[in-house]
Amino acid sequence: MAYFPMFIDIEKKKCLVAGGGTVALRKVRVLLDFGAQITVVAPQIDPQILQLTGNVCVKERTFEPEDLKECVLVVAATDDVTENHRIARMAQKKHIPVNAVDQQEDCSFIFPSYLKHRDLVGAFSSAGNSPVLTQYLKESLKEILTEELGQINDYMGSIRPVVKTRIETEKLRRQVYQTILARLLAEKKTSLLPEELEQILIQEKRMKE
Ligand SMILES: C[C@@]1(CC(=O)O)C2=NC(=C\c3[nH]c(c(CCC(=O)O)c3CC(=O)O)Cc3[nH]c(c(CC(=O)O)c3CCC(=O)O)/C=C3\N/C(=C\2)[C@@H](CCC(=O)O)[C@]3(C)CC(=O)O)/[C@H]1CCC(=O)O
Ligand SMILES: NC(=O)c1ccc[n+]([C@@H]2O[C@H](COP(=O)([O-])OP(=O)(O)OC[C@H]3O[C@@H](n4cnc5c(N)ncnc54)[C@H](O)[C@@H]3O)[C@@H](O)[C@H]2O)c1
Repeated sequence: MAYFPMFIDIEKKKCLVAGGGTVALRKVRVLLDFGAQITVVAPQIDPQILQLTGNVCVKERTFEPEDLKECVLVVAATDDVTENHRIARMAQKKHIPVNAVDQQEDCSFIFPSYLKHRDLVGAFSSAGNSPVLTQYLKESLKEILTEELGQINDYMGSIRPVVKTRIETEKLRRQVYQTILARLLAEKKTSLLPEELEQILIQEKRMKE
């Protein structure tokens, strides 16, 4: 069965990673990419995790149920299948989304293969059928989902307030956004000059009259 792609905001939110090995490191890197505040708890912690500063705090001991306090997301990445299962059960009882590595039956969510530039994210899931297939999809889309598109996305977000106040209907606003995007892509630019945007807004108003 396909998984529902729900995009959640984890910026500055507490996430727990139980386990401190190779797999934990991979998951920590992903969560960091989305600005999470991560606690790693494990008796043995990979030096590469210890080197991560800022949003990662480490506890060099085994998992304790109190580690789940105030967490919005949990990853059970120990090398002990029974312990991962126990952690997952506890998290699920508290209604906290949990991923248990390589134990899909214990996961309430799974990690996607993804491309990210700034706020623009493309994510793929095979429902666990084939991570190699989702990696192939990711590689294939690298030429389309570029850093420049991430910059364009930033720009489109920055002009939303002004477009919203200047253009009255949703239908016209959509047209404006389409015109701006088409122009940026055609001219290989990531933003318009204020006067160029102004010209588009005026033109759109005139067309309505
Ligand atoms: C996306 C990515 C993210 C990440 O890991 O962070 C990810 N797997 C990645 C790579 C990868 N994983 C594996 C291989 C070897 C080839 C192969 O086995 O197919 C490769 C490829 C490689 O290594 O190149 C082995 C593997 N993975 C799982 C099992 C368990 C099983 O099948 O029972 C086994 C077998 C272990 C064994 O047989 O011993 C299970 C899961 N792996 C998932 C995610 C979730 C489903 C995602 C989906 O829907 O596709 C899920 C369900 C759980 C989860 O969320 O972790 C990351 C790519 C990152 C990127 O984008 O580059
Ligand atoms: N390394 C890989 O690429 C890979 C690939 C596929 C599957 N796996 C599986 O994923 C799991 C984790 O792999 P890994 O390579 O990260 O293992 P690892 O041996 O590098 O790390 C295991 C970690 O779990 C910690 N741990 C053990 N008991 C704990 C507990 N009670 N509480 C908190 N932490 C605890 C250890 O201290 C250690 O940090 C294993 O079951 C492995 O079979 C690993």
